[in-house]
Amino acid sequence: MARISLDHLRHAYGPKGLANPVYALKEVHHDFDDGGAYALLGPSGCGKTTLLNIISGLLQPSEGRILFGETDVTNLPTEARNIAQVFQFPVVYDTMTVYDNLAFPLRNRQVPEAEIENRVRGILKMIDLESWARRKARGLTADQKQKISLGRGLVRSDVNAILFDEPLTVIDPHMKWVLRTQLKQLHRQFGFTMVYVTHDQTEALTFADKVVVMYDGQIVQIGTPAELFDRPRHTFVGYFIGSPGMNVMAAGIDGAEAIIGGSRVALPGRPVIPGAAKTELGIRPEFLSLSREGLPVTIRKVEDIGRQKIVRAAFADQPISLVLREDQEIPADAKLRFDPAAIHIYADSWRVDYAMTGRA
Ligand SMILES: Nc1ncnc2c1ncn2[C@@H]1O[C@H](COP(=O)(O)OP(=O)(O)OP(=O)(O)O)[C@@H](O)[C@H]1O
Repeated sequence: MARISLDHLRHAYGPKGLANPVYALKEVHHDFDDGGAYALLGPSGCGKTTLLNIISGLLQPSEGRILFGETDVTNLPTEARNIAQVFQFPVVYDTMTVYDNLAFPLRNRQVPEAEIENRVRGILKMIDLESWARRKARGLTADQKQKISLGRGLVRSDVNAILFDEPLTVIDPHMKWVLRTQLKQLHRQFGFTMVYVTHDQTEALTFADKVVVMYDGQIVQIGTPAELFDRPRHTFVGYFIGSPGMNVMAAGIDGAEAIIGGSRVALPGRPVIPGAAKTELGIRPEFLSLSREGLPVTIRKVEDIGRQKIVRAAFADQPISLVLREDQEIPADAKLRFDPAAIHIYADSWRVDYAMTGRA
């Protein structure tokens, strides 16, 4: 296993040397720790596959370097990078048995048969295909074939990293949950460095120790699920993580207050705003409440979702959502309250500190 260093990577598709290249991947400069489980999460077109393909060697970055441990692998082809890959759609050898498909990467490396048997049996159990071991892969469903692809990605223990590109797309919902949980267990057991591309928030949050949120060709935050929820570094992270996502409202800043429409909202300190930036206030729906005292708000709709209810409202002509406990009363002439400790201020979409409290 290896640490993966992304050293000032940028990538533009199309011919090299254009005067104004369009970067699918803007500056990416981060380390993925040895043995970490990372999910690359973001909407379609944000650059996840581009980054994964640079890591695997399918794509040469226009600029920057990629290192596995101390070794610069930027110019090495995929075969020389010692990685395992699992793609969105199954890649299996139809004429081979399920067992032989799984044994293939090990036989290629002359691993002794006894060890192969041991590893393949373990994987067959994990993917629930033990009874199919001696059958040809040809007759299997797409779902079962994908499980073989997944198993083949996991069968070697000596790879630098395992890369997954939306591997559970063709798997049925229940099995998705089972496989995700098993991947996590396997990660705990063997400590593989894993990079997992998905646009599914639940998949990313359950699989990864660290979620790498990408937006518009950039990594906007790398964090644990809790960090992404509690302290979104970028408005996109606030909006993308959580359901409903964070409320983001255009706001003026006056000392330790935010001005939204005609209302003033107390902040926990004075935000440090660099230059003439566009300022916004972000607060998760869980930290807004309704009371008899507070700021004017218009309630539009209340959705009951079991133990909680989602209130859709308008505040200073901007739509907002609140998440309330099921038993929380909504007063007749409800007013809006903010939990000041949960307010984030953003300047040009990036979270800023408060000068007085020193919050980072
Ligand atoms: N071969 C290519 N040639 C030109 N542009 C490309 C190519 N592949 C991707 N792009 C562009 O690069 C940007 C990033 O694409 P990429 O596939 O990396 O995003 P993604 O986050 O993986 O999206 P998806 O989830 O849809 O696969 C997009 O604007 C896409 O149109």
